[in-house]
Amino acid sequence: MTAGGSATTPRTAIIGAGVMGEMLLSGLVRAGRRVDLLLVGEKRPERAHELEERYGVAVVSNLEAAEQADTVALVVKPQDMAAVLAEISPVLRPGQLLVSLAAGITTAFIEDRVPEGVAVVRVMPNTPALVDEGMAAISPGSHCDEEHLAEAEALLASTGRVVRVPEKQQDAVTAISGSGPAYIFFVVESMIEAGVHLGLPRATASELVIQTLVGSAKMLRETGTHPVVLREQVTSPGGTTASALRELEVHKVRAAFLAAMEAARDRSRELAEGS
Ligand SMILES: NC(=O)C1=CN([C@@H]2O[C@H](COP(=O)(O)OP(=O)(O)OC[C@H]3O[C@@H](n4cnc5c(N)ncnc54)[C@H](OP(=O)(O)O)[C@@H]3O)[C@@H](O)[C@H]2O)C=CC1
Ligand SMILES: O=C(O)[C@@H]1CCC=N1
Repeated sequence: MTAGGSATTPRTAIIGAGVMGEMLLSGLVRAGRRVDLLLVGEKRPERAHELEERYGVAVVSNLEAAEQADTVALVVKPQDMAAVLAEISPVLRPGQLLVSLAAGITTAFIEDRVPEGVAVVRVMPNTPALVDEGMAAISPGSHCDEEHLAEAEALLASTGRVVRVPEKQQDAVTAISGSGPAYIFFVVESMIEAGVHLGLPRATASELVIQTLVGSAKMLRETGTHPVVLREQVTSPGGTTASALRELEVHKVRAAFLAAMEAARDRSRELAEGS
């Protein structure tokens, strides 16, 4: 698979060093990747300086990054993807691997804009990768072999879990785990506000809600018990939880979650069309 570097020293470039680009960079550094084999493509000089200072990584032009690397991670916004591909396409070579983290952008969209034989993997990561608890789903494009897929998997495994999914599931994945942290933070924020409304000091409410979230997540992960069973364990007959859950049903929270995730799935589909 080695294209730009020697057979023993494959290089990885990250183009687009915002929230998720830095997530990938910092994860690779924490996982022990050699910094001299990493490159970042970044156009803003002050951001380039910041990344050089923070990680000791070489920040270069997009063209240099694409030319020198064997694997190029594309971490720009979906709306910027066509422009970046037009810029780097002249220096891309068959056998190189492009790993796109952009919501909605299909492997076909990328393959149509790069030389024949460039391998493409589509990834949907999420922000808990910043604390090595990420959830990423990866899907191969049409010129992608097992070695390419394994390399994409290794990139994302540096910051959490990775699953392989058929590409047709990626818009739903985006709606569930890609955007998912935002829904959880929204619930946390709402519960903290409710605690304050009930008279708790904000710091107390925050501590109670965050530890409840962490503990509940740990129960789900460690017991493997279905969430319905865990919910029933909390719900005493005629008790406080039953009263609260009834209100959530009256306010159609379950239906709201379904509608919200359908909206996210539909938006992911639209992003592929450039809107
Ligand atoms: N945030 C999230 O939770 C998730 C995001 N994603 C996907 O990750 C991608 C990046 O998102 P995110 O990190 O949040 O967005 P950011 O806006 O934080 O990062 C995008 C970065 O790309 C840079 N950029 C834009 N154009 C170019 C270019 N031509 N060359 C080099 N760099 C460029 C931007 O620079 P500048 O600011 O100077 O314009 C910015 O630093 C998106 O496609 C998104 O769909 C996927 C899953 C989760
Ligand atoms: O909101 C977005 O479009 C990106 C993709 C998934 C999470 N954030």
